Amino acid sequence: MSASRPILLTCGEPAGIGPELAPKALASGVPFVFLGDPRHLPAGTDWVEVSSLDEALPPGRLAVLRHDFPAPAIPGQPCPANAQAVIDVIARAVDHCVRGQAGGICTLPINKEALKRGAGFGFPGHTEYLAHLAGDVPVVMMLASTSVQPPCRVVPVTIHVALSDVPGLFTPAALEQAIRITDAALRRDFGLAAPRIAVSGLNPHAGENGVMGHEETDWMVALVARLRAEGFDLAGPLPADTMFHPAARARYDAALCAYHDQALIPIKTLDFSAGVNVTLGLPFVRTSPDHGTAFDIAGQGIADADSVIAALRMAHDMAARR
Ligand SMILES: NC(=O)C1=CN([C@@H]2O[C@H](COP(=O)(O)OP(=O)(O)OC[C@H]3O[C@@H](n4cnc5c(N)ncnc54)[C@H](O)[C@@H]3O)[C@@H](O)[C@H]2O)C=CC1
Ligand SMILES: NCC(=O)COP(=O)(O)O
Repeated sequence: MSASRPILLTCGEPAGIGPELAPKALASGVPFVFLGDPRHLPAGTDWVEVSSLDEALPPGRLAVLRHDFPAPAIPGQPCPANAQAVIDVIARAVDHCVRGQAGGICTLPINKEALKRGAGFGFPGHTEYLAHLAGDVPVVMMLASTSVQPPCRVVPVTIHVALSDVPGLFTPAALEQAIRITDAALRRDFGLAAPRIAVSGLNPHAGENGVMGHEETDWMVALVARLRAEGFDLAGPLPADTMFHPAARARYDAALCAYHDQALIPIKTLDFSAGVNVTLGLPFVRTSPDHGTAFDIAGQGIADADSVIAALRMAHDMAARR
């Protein structure tokens, strides 16, 4: 895998904003190929079909590796007949990566509900599906923004699960695995020689010594101490509500949080328009814009492309480092 290979931009849900973001993403300057159905692109898109990822990319035009879908795309109205093709495009992109034909994958957003209802999709999102396609490897989801300073990088240790399930899933093993994967990825993919990781508590005020919850005193303090003795640069468990202001962010390179909203609310508030979702631990590069399918504005041509542009650039940079 290398940056000299194009990044594959998977189409995602064609009834969402993905198709209109693909031509806008040319502004990234990153060599990429759109994998999807060109009939779903906005009218007037200047695209050209490529039959393989070895072909030279046409400067300034959208290169398309064709994947025909059974139905047209109606903005805002996902078609159940298209659901399986959305899933197949992701699997096809992985196959191209595994064969060394693509530098990595940047995924346009899928609608989880549409895929579950239309094709019985058995995964909560790309992250878990890609981990499965890679051989059920352990992965973590990181959202990263480098357009805010200090940078904001967050990892939810539990991902797409009900809040009531979090205390049972946020275990010592899960946190340790997330720390190890994040540390390794910050070194390999982000070029940080000595990554600093901050760990949030699960409870308000990180439990305040056991008076507002017990997970911190039961096992988190000991786990952090053990891994610190092993050489990891760790801080925590820290109160999550005071981890994200600029002076706090200057003290770490990534924040590991117990659950989805603890991690994603700060980054989407700080930088909704250009945050990037990146899957750490995969044998191939995968990034994504941080937003979803935005059915409420799909087809209007007003979707902001900053996040997909940042995601393509990050995929390109990661591929170059591998
Ligand atoms: N990587 C992925 O495939 C992701 C998929 N999703 C999925 O997307 C679907 C919709 O999720 P929501 O929570 O509604 O979040 P969303 O990000 O689709 O929309 C939230 C709000 O932000 C606006 N918005 C989103 N992206 C925008 C853009 N590029 N430019 C301008 N405005 C934008 C939308 O119009 C909406 O008002 C769900 O099925 C969710 O699971 C959500 C996040 C990531
Ligand atoms: N909330 C983030 C999100 O839904 C991204 O999911 P994924 O499809 O990248 O796993």
